[in-house]
Amino acid sequence: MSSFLKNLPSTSSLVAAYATISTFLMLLKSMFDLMVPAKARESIIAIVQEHIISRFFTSFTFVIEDEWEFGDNALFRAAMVYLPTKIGPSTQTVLLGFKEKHKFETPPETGVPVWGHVVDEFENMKLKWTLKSTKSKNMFYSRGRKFFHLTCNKNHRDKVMKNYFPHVALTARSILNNRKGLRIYTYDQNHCYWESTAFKHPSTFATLAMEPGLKKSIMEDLDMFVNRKVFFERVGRTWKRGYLLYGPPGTGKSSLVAAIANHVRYNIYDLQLGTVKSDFDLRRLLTSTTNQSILLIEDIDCSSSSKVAQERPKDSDDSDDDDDEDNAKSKVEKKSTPPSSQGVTLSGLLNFIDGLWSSCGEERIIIFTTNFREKLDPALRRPGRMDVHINMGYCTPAGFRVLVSTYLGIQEHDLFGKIEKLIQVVEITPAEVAQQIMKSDQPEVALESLVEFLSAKKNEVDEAKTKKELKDTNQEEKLSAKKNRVDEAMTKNEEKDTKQEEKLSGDQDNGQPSESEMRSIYLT
Ligand SMILES: Nc1ncnc2c1ncn2[C@@H]1O[C@H](COP(=O)(O)OP(=O)(O)OP(=O)(O)O)[C@@H](O)[C@H]1O
Repeated sequence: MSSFLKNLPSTSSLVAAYATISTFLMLLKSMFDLMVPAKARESIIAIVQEHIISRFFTSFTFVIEDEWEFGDNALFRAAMVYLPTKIGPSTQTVLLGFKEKHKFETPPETGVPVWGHVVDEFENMKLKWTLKSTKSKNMFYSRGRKFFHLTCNKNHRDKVMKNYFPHVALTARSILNNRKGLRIYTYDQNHCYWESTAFKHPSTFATLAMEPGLKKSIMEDLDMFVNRKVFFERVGRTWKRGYLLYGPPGTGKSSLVAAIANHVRYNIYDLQLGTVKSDFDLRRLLTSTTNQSILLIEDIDCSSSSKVAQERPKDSDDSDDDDDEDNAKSKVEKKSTPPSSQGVTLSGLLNFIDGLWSSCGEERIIIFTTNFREKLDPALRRPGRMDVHINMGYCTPAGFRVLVSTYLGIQEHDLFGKIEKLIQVVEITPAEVAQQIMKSDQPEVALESLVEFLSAKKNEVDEAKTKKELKDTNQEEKLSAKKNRVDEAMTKNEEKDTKQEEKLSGDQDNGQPSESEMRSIYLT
């Protein structure tokens, strides 16, 4: 050992050797740069890299960023879902968390932390995933970017592309499909991303107060849509469906949206158009929504979204004309308004509904709700733009029966007949019915309360009707009295004229000038 140490070169001779070698290499590089033309240099470097340097490196790295072509990268998202299932004893760091209403007796859920590694094995390949992150350079995009490095043996590169990535995507999809809970997303405009929370709305088609025929046809429409992937591909249409729900407040538009989500098991993206700064932002955030989802735009006629709902001038042609008009108008608006305050334009929204951007995804449902369908721009209302228009009207006897069955658990009662008669003549929303029958657990008390409410409403309606009739009668009487007075006056005038005529003819007979003659004489 000591002889080995003795034979080792001294530190000073090592430093001297290092300096000589590096000077020599630098000299070599400068000569190479000077003597070899740039193009030839690139080719030589490529050959050296491929045939010499790569022999020493056996690994290959795939980079999977969280964004792809202005939208979310579905492969990144699939990896985020898939990798937690691969966390094992070899994993050194793990991300932990609780979802809302997590049962604390069960362990927290796990995820991959930034800079954490997860090793997976697939078809005899070893695959090492690392989640990385960069800090945001953009002051408006404060989240920074995340991306995965997937490292494998370079000989497995093709196999990973062909077999492993589809495996990750399909596994992630089946995990998501089997997840019990749905999620509702709202757009966080400050951080430019969709924030999600568990969606646990209990509304289903069974609990919806609606005409049974309408309910059945909506459910059939949804089922057909969900199972028609091949059809949409064959006919060359985007696999999406648009619903316009309209009706007075409290008729169940939001409840129907929840029932649709629960029926098809799609997450909801709840978009407040007022929070979107421009069409560009709209495009960006819509392309970052996932497939198998519902895009919900509630009260499209209201608040800041009214700009979208009624973008056309009032006197414009109401006919269902082309989008060119919308585009032209939006261009004019854009010129006169600073970009940041433009908000979403009708053409921006229409472009999404049936234009280029809508074809970025598939299996999408778009739902607009409004209390005032007539306020919407004709371009939004026109047939074909939103595939299905659903009128959520006032409560009907059938709807009432659904509500009592859900709220009170009864199918029959002596008061049903009376209530159903009242419901046919009084406009009452399902929300109002629900409010009354929720007042007590005892059906008798709850139904009595509803009868009272309905009777009071009917009295109000009857009173208003009587007042109107009275007003109408008074007006009629006034009109006929006025007419009589006019008739009387006319008769009197006629009588006067006749008398004057008689007098005139008498005077003329007497050789005296008439009154008009007198006047004309005076005037001249
Ligand atoms: N058709 C319905 N079937 C069952 N419940 C209903 C129905 N309509 C209203 N309700 C009840 O009334 C409440 C309010 O209804 P919902 O929010 O769905 O009405 P809406 O038409 O969306 O009202 P708004 O236009 O004010 O948003 C719901 O929580 C639900 O309990």
